[in-house]
Amino acid sequence: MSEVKTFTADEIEKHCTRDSIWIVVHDKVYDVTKFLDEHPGGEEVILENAGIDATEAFEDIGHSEDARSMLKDYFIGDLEGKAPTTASHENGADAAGDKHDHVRTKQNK
Ligand code: HEM
Repeated sequence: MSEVKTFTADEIEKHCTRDSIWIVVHDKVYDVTKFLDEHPGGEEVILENAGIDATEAFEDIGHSEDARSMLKDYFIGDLEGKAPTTASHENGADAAGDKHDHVRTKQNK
């Protein structure tokens, strides 16, 4: 039987810096620290979602099947309990109603 680790929001929220980046997508926890440089959508959006539940942001941009299957390479465990939010981020004060407008970074020149 495979043992899947579980992580609580408190623990996940600590991994919100370049040194260690965890992201939650659909109640699964991913360590994307090494993926930062490789993300085709740029590192900024990953950093913005570091330590929180990025499900909505991830789905909003309509990632491909390829992108979805890449997730498993970074899987480290399941979310236990409530999802981490920006509420505990120091810069999260204005994030409550923010629906990630800033991720729409497609070049429309
Ligand atoms: C954590 C796991 C993630 C993986 C494995 C991943 C993977 C990818 C891949 C492979 C692409 C290339 C296009 C595609 O195949 O769909 C992409 C593009 C992109 N991703 Fe992610 N991504 C992740 C998280 C995120 C998050 C949290 C955001 C936040 C909004 C994000 C925003 C974007 C954007 C804006 C693009 C560029 C779309 C474009 O320019 O057309 N990604 N990502």
